[in-house]
Amino acid sequence: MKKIHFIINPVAGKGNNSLSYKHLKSFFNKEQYQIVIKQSTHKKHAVTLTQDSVNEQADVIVACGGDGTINEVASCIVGSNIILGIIPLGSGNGLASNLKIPKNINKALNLIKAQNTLLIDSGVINERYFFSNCGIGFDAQVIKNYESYKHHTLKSYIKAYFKTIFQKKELVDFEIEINDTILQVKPFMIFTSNSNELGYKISLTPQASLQDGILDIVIVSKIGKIKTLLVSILMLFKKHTLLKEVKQYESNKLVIHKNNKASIETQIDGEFYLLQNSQASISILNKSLRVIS
Ligand SMILES: Nc1ncnc2c1ncn2[C@@H]1O[C@H](COP(=O)(O)OP(=O)(O)OP(=O)(O)O)[C@@H](O)[C@H]1O
Repeated sequence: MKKIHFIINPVAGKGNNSLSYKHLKSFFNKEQYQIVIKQSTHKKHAVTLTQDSVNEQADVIVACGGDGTINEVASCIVGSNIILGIIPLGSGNGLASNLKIPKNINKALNLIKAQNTLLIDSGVINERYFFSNCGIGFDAQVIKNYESYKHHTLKSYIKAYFKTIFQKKELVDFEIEINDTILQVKPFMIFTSNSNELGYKISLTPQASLQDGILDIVIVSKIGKIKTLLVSILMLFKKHTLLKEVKQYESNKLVIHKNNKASIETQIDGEFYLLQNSQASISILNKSLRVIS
């Protein structure tokens, strides 16, 4: 008997997400599968629900939501034999898109039934995991503004993006250790990615692979409003590296020190998170998460 637990974020994406036992029964017969459905009722609730499912010896835990929900579920099963399933119900769905998981629920359920799996890498930033990407600077501020809106849609991302451009924020000096080199920068953004997609088919690291044990890093040095718009437009055509302020690196580790010793504002898989110290150590665990794709 295979135990499949579905953890649903009802507010991800357009919201009102649900799955019924009746619907799931048409995919998973009761002779072969034991199905459990759980719904998160608040932020980070998927973590406790997943921890319970781990204790209940689930074989497959399906994150039904966006990158934030996947992060909460996957963080509990990295390095275990439990398989991650994904039903992309989020707004951006960056990781699901990289894994070519269809947004159509029935097609995604068929994939879960077929259970072809892939071992993917997991990123680590201090005490937290990430599976898509994490960032410091502009992207973290966009996410902070985005989370302040009631509705989480592409329109809210665009609103948050313009709000961030026009927000006055002093850039701070950072020291970044990467590939035995120390960079002294006043960065506009330090973006580290495991996946080749941010969401909505947009990418800063189109060459990234989920399985290569390598982090794809984009460091953008200080730029003004016009260049911010230019980077964004070039990014839509995957040409952002044409700007001299945009530098790309590949490494399995980087250490970031904030010179003013203050805590570091980050985004981790599209969720705002405050690192409580002035240093961020980012690394990768090669092929540490088994996921259905
Ligand atoms: N019942 C709930 N009420 C409020 N927030 C919730 C609830 N359940 C989960 N959350 C939170 O919703 C947030 C957003 O989830 P998620 O990232 O999956 O969706 P999304 O932002 O629409 O998608 P994406 O990240 O792909 O753009 C997460 O921080 C999660 O903790």
